Amino acid sequence: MEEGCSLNRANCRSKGGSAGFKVAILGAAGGIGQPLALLMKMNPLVSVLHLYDVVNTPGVTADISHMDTGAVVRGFLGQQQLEDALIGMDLVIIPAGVPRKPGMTRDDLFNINAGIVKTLCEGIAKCCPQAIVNIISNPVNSTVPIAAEVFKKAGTFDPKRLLGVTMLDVVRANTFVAEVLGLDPREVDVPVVGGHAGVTILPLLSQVKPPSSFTQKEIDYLTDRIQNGGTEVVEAKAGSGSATLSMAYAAVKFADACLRGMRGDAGVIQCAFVASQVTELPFFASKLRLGRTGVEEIYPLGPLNDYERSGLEKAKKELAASIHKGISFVRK
Ligand SMILES: NC(=O)c1ccc[n+]([C@@H]2O[C@H](COP(=O)([O-])OP(=O)(O)OC[C@H]3O[C@@H](n4cnc5c(N)ncnc54)[C@H](O)[C@@H]3O)[C@@H](O)[C@H]2O)c1
Ligand SMILES: O=C(O)C[C@H](O)C(=O)O
Repeated sequence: MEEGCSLNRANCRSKGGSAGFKVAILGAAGGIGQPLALLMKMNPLVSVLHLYDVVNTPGVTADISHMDTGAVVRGFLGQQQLEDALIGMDLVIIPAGVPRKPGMTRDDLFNINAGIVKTLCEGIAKCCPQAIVNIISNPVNSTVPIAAEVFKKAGTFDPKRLLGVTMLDVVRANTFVAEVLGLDPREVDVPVVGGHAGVTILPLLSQVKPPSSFTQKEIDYLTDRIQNGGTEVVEAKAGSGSATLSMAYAAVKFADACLRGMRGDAGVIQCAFVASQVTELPFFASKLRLGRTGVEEIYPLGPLNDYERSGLEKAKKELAASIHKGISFVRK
């Protein structure tokens, strides 16, 4: 027997207790879930990390729990442990559900993922209705409205606490724009508004920071690459899934922003898909300020050029249908 195995764990001094937030990841054993769990275990703002999935959480939890960082990690396996995974959580991140294969749209995932997100949100409404919820599961343009309807039915809906994660679109946009401009991507900030699928992903290149101008050819290239970044990865992975590593990076960047807002940091601004009055649609992704209670301010779109105005009309048409589909799924 290895040295140390004979140590009775019950005799160990209790671990943890550092101040910080309690975070749950639902779908924690998946392609996104595992690197997301790894990165959240490294986040000093996290004191407790709950890893929930319907498969493989004991192994992932044992593995991650050996990292010598502050967060205490606990694993939860299967529907019967969902409530224990959720009780007391401040932030719940949901990457549960199936990913795309080549030739599929995100909407093709609706039939499976809608039910998964609905069940998980029913658990949140029951066990941690005050938690901030980050939805990653696709199609985000429909799963966020599904979550909202579940919370409305339960009487717990707070639009400030429900956020669809579109951070990967911003991460990609910063990367691709930086490549074109010959800059460090960390110096570039591209607002991406609308939603998270094809033409609903609307980069506002006229508002890039630092202020930059682009040729029409560059605008066409960048818009197409940002809108189809997910498909680029799905095709490169050739049937084994969609973006997982860049998504885990983006999810952690976004979750960290939520936690910094919850801590009371000033000026925490990110884009996300939320209940919104920025357009006539009930949900829309745009720049917003995160604070102690979640979304504290949603910013208007700002001046758009003709190209962006036309993109916005296309985005709104597709978004309206996806939002309606999500709402109808719960109201049916
Ligand atoms: N928002 C975004 O920008 C973005 C980016 C990439 C992927 N995604 C989406 O994230 C989702 C997950 O992608 P992935 O690559 O991690 O997939 P994956 O198949 O590798 O992992 C999904 C995990 O969810 C788990 N799961 C399934 N049903 C569950 C349930 N009822 N409760 C809890 N867990 C459950 C699975 O067991 C699996 O471990 C997909 O829908 C994908 O389209 C979104
Ligand atoms: O493209 C996908 O299906 C996954 C994700 O939404 C992405 O943008 O990478």
